[in-house]
Amino acid sequence: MADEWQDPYDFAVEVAKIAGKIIRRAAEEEIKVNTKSCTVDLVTATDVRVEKIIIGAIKEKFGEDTHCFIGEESAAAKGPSVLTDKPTWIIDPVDGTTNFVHGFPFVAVSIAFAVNKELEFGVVYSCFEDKLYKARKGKGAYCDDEKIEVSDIKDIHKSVVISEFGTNRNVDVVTEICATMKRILLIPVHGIRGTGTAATNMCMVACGAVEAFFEIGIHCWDVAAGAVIVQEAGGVLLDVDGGPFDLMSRRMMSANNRTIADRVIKEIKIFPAERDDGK
Ligand SMILES: O=P([O-])([O-])O[C@@H]1[C@H](O)[C@H](O)[C@@H](O)[C@H](O)[C@H]1O
Ligand SMILES: [Mg+2]
Repeated sequence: MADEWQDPYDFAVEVAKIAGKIIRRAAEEEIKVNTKSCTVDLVTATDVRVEKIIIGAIKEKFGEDTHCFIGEESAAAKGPSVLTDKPTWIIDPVDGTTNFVHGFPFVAVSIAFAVNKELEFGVVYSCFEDKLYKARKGKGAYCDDEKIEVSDIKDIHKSVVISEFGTNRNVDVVTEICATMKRILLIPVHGIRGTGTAATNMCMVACGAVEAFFEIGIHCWDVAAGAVIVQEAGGVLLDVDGGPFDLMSRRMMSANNRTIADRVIKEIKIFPAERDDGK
């Protein structure tokens, strides 16, 4: 049987690179910033423009009605992001918008593709580093065409863990996040890091630079592409309670192996986050 999704995969790589070029150019001009859910949840004219360009290009290539789209910047207007069996593109045009606004050089274009509610491929373009991460289900993960693999560390004391503070400034939530970070630091681990983009953080797990990345409060478009990349690099993808990963739950644990994941999970205090699909 012909490889049905190779064409969309190749196209996603092409489009991600074009989008990244636009983002790099936009960073040199005046950045127009607005806010979304709260004063620290930022969006720029570039986020909106790049999403339109990506979706427009995909529609032009594959037809207006054959594919569905879940895009960060168009999601609010559409209501809950419900994943159906139809071929669906899940897009974060600028993952790391705060970084983009401040000139902190980690910003990624994240494009994933799901069919029958299963992720088929993911592409993450870290556009200031000019690094392209990609993976197709069952076919391995790559960074700039070089195969990548998670680290083989099993000893938590030799690990580096990524987590992020996100944009929730509810005092109880911030207190829980800080307490979780403190407990992980005191295991002790070698360090805690964060690039400010969930997509890039997952690629750091995939290429063995860190052992785990988890976050509560991320959205499906932040992690969909990274989810395929981590798994294809040999890593594990779970819920923050150790159960199966659910793309719409806004909870995600990715790690190089189950031993590391379980050890970090022990220290996570879970707080509620409204699901992306409104269920
Ligand atoms: O808003 P955005 O920059 O696309 O995405 C954010 C980044 O991925 C950040 O690392 C994560 O901590 C937030 O939870 C996300 O919302
Ligand atoms: Mg994002």
